[in-house]
Amino acid sequence: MKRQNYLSWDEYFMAVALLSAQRSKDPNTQVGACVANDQNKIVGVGYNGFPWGCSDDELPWDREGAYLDTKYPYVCHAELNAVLNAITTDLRRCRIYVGLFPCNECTKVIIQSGISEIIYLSDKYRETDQVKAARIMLDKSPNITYRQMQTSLEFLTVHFVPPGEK
Ligand SMILES: O=c1ccn([C@H]2C[C@H](O)[C@@H](COP(=O)(O)O)O2)c(=O)[nH]1
Ligand SMILES: [Zn+2]
Repeated sequence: MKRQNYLSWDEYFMAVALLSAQRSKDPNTQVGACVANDQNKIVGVGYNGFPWGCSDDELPWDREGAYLDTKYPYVCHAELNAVLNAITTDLRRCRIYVGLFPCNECTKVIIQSGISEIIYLSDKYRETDQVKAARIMLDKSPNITYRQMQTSLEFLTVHFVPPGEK
């Protein structure tokens, strides 16, 4: 008899997004994104981090202070990285799984890439103008939908040492 508690496609791709987020150096919010195509193949992943060559130790991770002394002007968002890292530029009929509802800038990138569905987990910034603008654009775009991930999973455990082999 087959295993019953295997991951759904949604859970699998969201777990890949969440695992990718673990690469982020952002001390406050780690975001990961995973793009899957209509054959359920992963075509791109990303997480929030500074651009190539910009040292994580030299640019600030602060949230407050003068704009140039915060992370905000420098950090590449997870969705941008997932789209730029994708193995193809034609992302029509693809879904993007992301741990956090996309901001307005990521939403523009997602729409322009042709991605047809956004699946997100947290909506913690829904009251911000960035996320409100994102929703305005998405609600006007005929070729893209979005939904919050539904799952009974609260967490997933990964064993680097298989149980019983320690
Ligand atoms: O669409 C988004 C929105 C935000 N992020 C990243 C950018 C930052 O590194 C964090 C947010 O930091 P806060 O301290 O919570 O303001 O999330 C993203 O990757 N995608
Ligand atoms: Zn963004």
